[in-house]
Amino acid sequence: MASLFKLGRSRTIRLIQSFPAVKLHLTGAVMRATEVEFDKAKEHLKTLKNDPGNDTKLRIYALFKQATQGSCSSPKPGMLDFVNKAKWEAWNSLGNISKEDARQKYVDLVGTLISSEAPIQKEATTAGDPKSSYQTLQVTTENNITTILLNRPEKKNAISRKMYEEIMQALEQAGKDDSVLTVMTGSGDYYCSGNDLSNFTQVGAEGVEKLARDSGELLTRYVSHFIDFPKPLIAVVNGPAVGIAVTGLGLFDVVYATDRATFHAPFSQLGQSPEGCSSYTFPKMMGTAKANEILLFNKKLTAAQACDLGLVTEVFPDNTFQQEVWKKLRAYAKLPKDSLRYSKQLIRGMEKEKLHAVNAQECVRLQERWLSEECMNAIMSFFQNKSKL
Ligand SMILES: CCCCC/C=C/CC(=O)SCCNC(=O)CCNC(=O)[C@H](O)C(C)(C)COP(=O)(O)OP(=O)(O)OC[C@H]1O[C@@H](n2cnc3c(N)ncnc32)[C@H](O)[C@@H]1OP(=O)(O)O
Repeated sequence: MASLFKLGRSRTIRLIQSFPAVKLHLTGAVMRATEVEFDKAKEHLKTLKNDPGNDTKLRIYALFKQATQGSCSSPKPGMLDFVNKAKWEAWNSLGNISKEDARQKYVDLVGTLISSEAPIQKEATTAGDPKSSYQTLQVTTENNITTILLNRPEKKNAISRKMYEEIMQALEQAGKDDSVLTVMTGSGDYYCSGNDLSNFTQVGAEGVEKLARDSGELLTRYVSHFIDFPKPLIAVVNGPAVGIAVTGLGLFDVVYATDRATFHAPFSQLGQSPEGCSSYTFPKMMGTAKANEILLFNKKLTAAQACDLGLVTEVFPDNTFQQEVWKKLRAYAKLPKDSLRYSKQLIRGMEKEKLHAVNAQECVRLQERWLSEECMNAIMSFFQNKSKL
């Protein structure tokens, strides 16, 4: 049951059952708020960033009615008129408290809500915050959006082992935090140049087989985090994307791209094979023949081509990209959080098992590929500066 109801004349708030109620302890009304303070509180209420929960919203509604109209004297709405019944009960529960007392309680309640938001914002920048301890990412939460910024611009945001681990950690946190949307984007001119090829050059004493096994295990876990991510996940593709940064897009819910972005999955050129579940998501999304051009024959797509094939949701001119995309996202982030989460889970849920099976199969094949001469030669060529994409 989610519906809209009016609070006073100007404010519309949503009644959403699943938001946790904020418990407030009102102080006894010794002082009497003036009408000016009451009007100010009404204005302050509009600046609240976080949903205070249904109980609090009903309390605010009731105090407003009592302060402006006095005790409730209207008839009780019918059983099935859930919203108006809840409002009536909240107002009626105030009994005969005076308009002045109700005004003071309203001012106190709004004041508590406003001041309870200030420390939360401050905490987000303190050193103890896990979000500030990433080495390869910058993770922030603002306007109900958690943004995971890939932050190795000097390496075109290539994904090192540390970065795989940090992205998984950031996804786990974003999945649990209060944000409505999670966004992944890149810093600098690239979205991401894919796997950091030096991941394959750090061979330990136990040899290349162990390195391939560890890499397979890491990749399986990494891709699983996208398959299982519980809320809407959006890619803001700010520049070229390569390899796993392209294939993984099939596991995002929406992909926005600048018209400067390109999409390149050069697996056969690197002696490798597809990952990120793309051997399943790409043919499903665009048809087998189109997927083959990308995954077998290294076809690099423009943003417009990727959009025509369904890999990208919408393309924006580079000079207005950030402005247009963030405006859209801020509006989406005002939608009811749980409704979005459950809808995403319905859309993706049926496929989850299949996607995990595809992921496992792709990683087994890759472990074999990484040990192949084809792959080793390609990586050596890159580091000897003989080959770039
Ligand atoms: C744990 C294992 C999991 C494995 C998962 C498998 C995934 C598969 C893939 O992702 S395949 C794709 C791999 N990516 C590439 O092959 C890209 C390689 N990079 C390039 O071809 C070029 O760098 C470029 C086209 C992306 C950009 O070229 P440009 O000339 O514009 O810039 P530079 O080459 O000078 O790059 C700047 C510095 O960044 C380093 N770098 C860029 N990408 C990577 C990368 N993927 N791996 C390692 N290093 C990368 C580049 O070497 C430069 O470094 P330097 O300044 O120290 O020389």
